[in-house]
Amino acid sequence: MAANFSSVPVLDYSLVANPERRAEFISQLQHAVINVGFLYLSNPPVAQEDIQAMIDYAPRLFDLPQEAKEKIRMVNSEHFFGYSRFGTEFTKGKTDQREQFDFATPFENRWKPGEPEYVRLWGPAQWPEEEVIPGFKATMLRYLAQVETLSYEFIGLLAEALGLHPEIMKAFYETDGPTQHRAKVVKYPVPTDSSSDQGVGPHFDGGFLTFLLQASPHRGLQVQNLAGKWIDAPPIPGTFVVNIGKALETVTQGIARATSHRVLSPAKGSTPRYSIPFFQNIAQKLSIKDVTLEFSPEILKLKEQRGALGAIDSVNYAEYGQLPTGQVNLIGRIKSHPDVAERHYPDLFKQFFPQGLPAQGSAY
Ligand SMILES: O=C(O)CCC(=O)C(=O)O
Ligand SMILES: [Fe+2]
Repeated sequence: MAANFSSVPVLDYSLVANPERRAEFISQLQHAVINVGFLYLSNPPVAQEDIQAMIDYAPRLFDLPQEAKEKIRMVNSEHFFGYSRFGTEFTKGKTDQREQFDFATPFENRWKPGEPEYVRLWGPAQWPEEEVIPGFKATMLRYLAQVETLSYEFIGLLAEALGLHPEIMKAFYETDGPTQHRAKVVKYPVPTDSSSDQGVGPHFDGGFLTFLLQASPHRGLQVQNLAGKWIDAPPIPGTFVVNIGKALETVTQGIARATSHRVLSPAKGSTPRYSIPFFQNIAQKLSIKDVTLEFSPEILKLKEQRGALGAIDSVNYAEYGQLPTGQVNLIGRIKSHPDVAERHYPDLFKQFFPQGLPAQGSAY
């Protein structure tokens, strides 16, 4: 019998600091991670005023003059950071109906000739000029630093929930410097009569954990259960949505579940939806097949009881089994942003797009 789900569980982070209820949190986490792959986290340890400031900044960022946005367009960046105009990103070969900025935690480019190309993926983000949106960069960096700390704490709790030593996941982070994490600010406009409602098509996230701030009250995010049914994950104020990426699924031998999800555009006559996802990365040069985690028979049994994953409507990251994680990420970026790939990674671009740029992918 597959353990299926019809809603996404809500976990209260304040239980972690409560000695009488911590075990309850760990047990709820175990269920969420194995059977759902998604959860809401209430009372996260991120300053409420910074969360609110990010929510307030999101529409202002998109309302900047087009010229200010295009100054930092993604095609300028070999690291795939910056502004993507509406309709220039692809999921499963179909255009996503969203506009977005890709930012990241601070990082200095460390690629040198002779090193693998994927090392170039990490480097400085592009930020809008201070005069056009005062305080935004400092606020977002403060926000990202807190979510990054949470992401490391959370991965320790998750290890514990799977019966592992809480420090064991450190093996997956950079040993010779920081790991860079990516974050986006996304706008889903109301579709016009003729446009599709694919805000973003069905996909898995790539890395370890995603921490998503739903920055407006719109529904639209949906997650796919084991039977293939789409379950709503509407915004709950004061929470993050946390989900498991393909890298974490792979290192846990499928015990932690990466769950396919998508976003439907806001309803006609509504207003734009905004969201701010943070993607926790792992070391670029690591190949997941080279690190083995040992799970207890009890935990392996919980995976068995869940049942097989059903037919899932999503792009996949099967390469995690073989390639260095940096290479897997680079391939993902190339498929999503072919115009950036054409400029900065011409050989890989030709490999994935032998016919040249897809029609809507040109110019940005
Ligand atoms: O906007 C959202 O709510 C989710 C976005 C998402 O899944 C992604 O960008 O990976
Ligand atoms: Fe996602």
